[in-house]
Amino acid sequence: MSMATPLNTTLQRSPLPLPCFSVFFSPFHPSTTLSVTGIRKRCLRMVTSCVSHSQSSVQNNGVTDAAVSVRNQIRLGLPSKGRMATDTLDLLKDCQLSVKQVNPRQYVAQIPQLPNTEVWFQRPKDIVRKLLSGDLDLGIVGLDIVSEFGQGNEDLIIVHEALNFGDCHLSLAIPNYGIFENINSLKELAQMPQWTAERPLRVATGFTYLGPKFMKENGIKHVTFSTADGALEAAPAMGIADAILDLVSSGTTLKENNLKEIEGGVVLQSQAALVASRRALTERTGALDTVHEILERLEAHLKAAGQFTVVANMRGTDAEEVAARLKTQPSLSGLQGPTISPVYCKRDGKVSIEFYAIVICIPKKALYESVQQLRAVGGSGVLVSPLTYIFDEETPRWSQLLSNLGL
Ligand SMILES: Nc1ncnc2c1ncn2[C@@H]1O[C@H](COP(=O)(O)OP(=O)(O)OP(=O)(O)O)[C@@H](O)[C@H]1O
Ligand SMILES: O=P(O)(O)OC[C@H]1O[C@H](OP(=O)(O)OP(=O)(O)O)[C@H](O)[C@@H]1O
Ligand SMILES: [Mg+2]
Repeated sequence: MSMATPLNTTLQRSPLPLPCFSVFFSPFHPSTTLSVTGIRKRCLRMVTSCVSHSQSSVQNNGVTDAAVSVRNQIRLGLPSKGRMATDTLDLLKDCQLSVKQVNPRQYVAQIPQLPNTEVWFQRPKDIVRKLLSGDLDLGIVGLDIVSEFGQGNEDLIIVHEALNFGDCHLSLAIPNYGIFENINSLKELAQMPQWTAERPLRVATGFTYLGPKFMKENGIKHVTFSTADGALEAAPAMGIADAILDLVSSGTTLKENNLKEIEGGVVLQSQAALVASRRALTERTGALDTVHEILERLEAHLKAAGQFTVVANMRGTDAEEVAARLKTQPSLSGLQGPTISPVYCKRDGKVSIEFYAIVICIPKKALYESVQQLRAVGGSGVLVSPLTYIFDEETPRWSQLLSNLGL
């Protein structure tokens, strides 16, 4: 089942946004495992214990009902480390929003192009937590982290769900040997006679919210979870777990550890996303304008990144005739149709029009095919250049955001 978050949707509020959840799990310790059936009862117990021992409880920055705190700067959270950090800065640079960070250990920085905005470098999960607590207004993180730590909170809004990096999916994987050799789907896994209330399927994961939720939604009863911070792929071979639920990109780590994905085992598709706090967008002065500018720059860059500009000369009697010839070829329509301009040549002292210059945008993937189609209709002198930005009249994501905010 794919749970890819659709464009600009608000995640559903969970009935149990649990502030103390992580206290429950510790690395691969059987006493800290959690059964899906027992989850609600134990969560309730934990909430109760958090309330009754509030003096000593650990706050996990849940949403508070207070009005947005008074500050003049808009705060944008960016990943401080890990594989998303460099790609995020590169993307912003490509949008002419370079981040000026004096040294890598400094956690606050500026974007000179956005003078009312402060950048705060944080770990991805803390970006989501701080969006919920009101300590950040905007952030760039993976959709996996938004789902895991946002837990369906309505205050989180996904402004742009596809920033084109950090592609991966969250997937259940099992060994490709032993009792799992002929198991290839979630259904087959669930039907294995081995899993009972006394001996449930043991899953190692860092996704302790999404994991139990996924199993419950798929009707898998006899399952427990344990957690660790990395190298989960080792858990089955070490005998600590039967399966793992972790991020997969190239699939190399699974393969190298003799694990395989199974049909129906994908929990969600993820890539980097621009996320905002609903309260910040509706209540903080300047936040909506800032998100509009960031969104426009991102859209213009990402749209252009997949396209080339192609300029070619075509012999013809007039612009309409050239256009009609171009339209016979499926890849030559451009974004809104070709631009065709006369080329004025001087021959025997007289100015005449024998050629027309055509300008079209074509998808990078279709480059060679398009050049062949151009030649087939009489194109010559084909010039191909990269496109930097495509600013549309208005981005569809902006109108969706406004309607999501009720504006
Ligand atoms: N193999 C991968 N390929 C592509 N993107 C990935 C991959 N693994 C993780 N991601 C994305 O990058 C984000 C950050 O992952 P990364 O492993 O860099 O940081 P982390 O797990 O928070 O840090 P650490 O692993 O050091 O604790 C993930 O939330 C996910 O969105
Ligand atoms: O499918 P692949 O391309 O092999 O990538 C998948 C691996 O990448 C992530 O780990 P990461 O490299 O972040 O290490 P970590 O476990 O220490 O977080 C993820 O947890 C997988 O282990
Ligand atoms: Mg990692």
